[in-house]
Amino acid sequence: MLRGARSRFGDAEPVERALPGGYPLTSVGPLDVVVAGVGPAAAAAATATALALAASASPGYGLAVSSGIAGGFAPTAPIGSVVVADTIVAADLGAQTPDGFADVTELGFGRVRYSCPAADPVARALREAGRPTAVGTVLTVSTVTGSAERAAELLGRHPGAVAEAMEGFGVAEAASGHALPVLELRTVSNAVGPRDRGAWRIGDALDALAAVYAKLPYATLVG
Ligand SMILES: O=C(O)c1cccc(C(=O)CC[C@H]2O[C@@H](n3cnc4c(=O)[nH]cnc43)[C@H](O)[C@@H]2O)c1
Repeated sequence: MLRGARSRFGDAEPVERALPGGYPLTSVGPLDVVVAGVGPAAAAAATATALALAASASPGYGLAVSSGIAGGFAPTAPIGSVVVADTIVAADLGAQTPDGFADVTELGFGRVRYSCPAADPVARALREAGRPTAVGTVLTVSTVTGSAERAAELLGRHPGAVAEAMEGFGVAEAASGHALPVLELRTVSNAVGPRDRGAWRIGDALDALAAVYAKLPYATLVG
């Protein structure tokens, strides 16, 4: 989560504490980083906890960001690149029907999509800093894609998808409950497609993510 940009990074040491429920939270400059775990439910629970605790704080949060590593759809988002969501979509929240997958919005009882108003300034800043950055839909899935067929099915339903991960929609749901804008910002550790665990570059992607956070336009994002 991002607070007002008047809280500069400066030389401030990170401050760590545990939220109710045991979620570790590290505050550094304008950033509060909550480690939420894997999957949309864990992400929603941790984010909702942090937002509820900060509800009466000043400055309050201005933006919730789902961050981590992601699978990138080729050729748009190769390993090592950055993906910024302009839209977060819950890609497997729905039902299988005789006519194929129907999401919960089509079924008439929920939403599966959030827009990310901060996507453009973030992508611009990262590109200006020399980081290959793809902007588009980031899918939230509960199962990592492991076949070319599943990757093609997802792209068929979401032609604007640049990546998949497992937490964005959970963060978006929690942020929405607090009327807070959401962003999803990740670095690509693997290609979405046939399972090839040996090809994942998790360490490199996490190093790239740390470098990305040094280049964000904080003042533009939270004023
Ligand atoms: O399958 C394995 O052996 C394995 C080993 C380490 C980590 C995993 C994960 O599934 C990590 C999921 C974690 O990372 C994000 N992520 C990264 N790439 C993808 C992807 O292609 N599809 C979905 N999620 C991905 C995700 O957001 C989780 O936080 C597996």
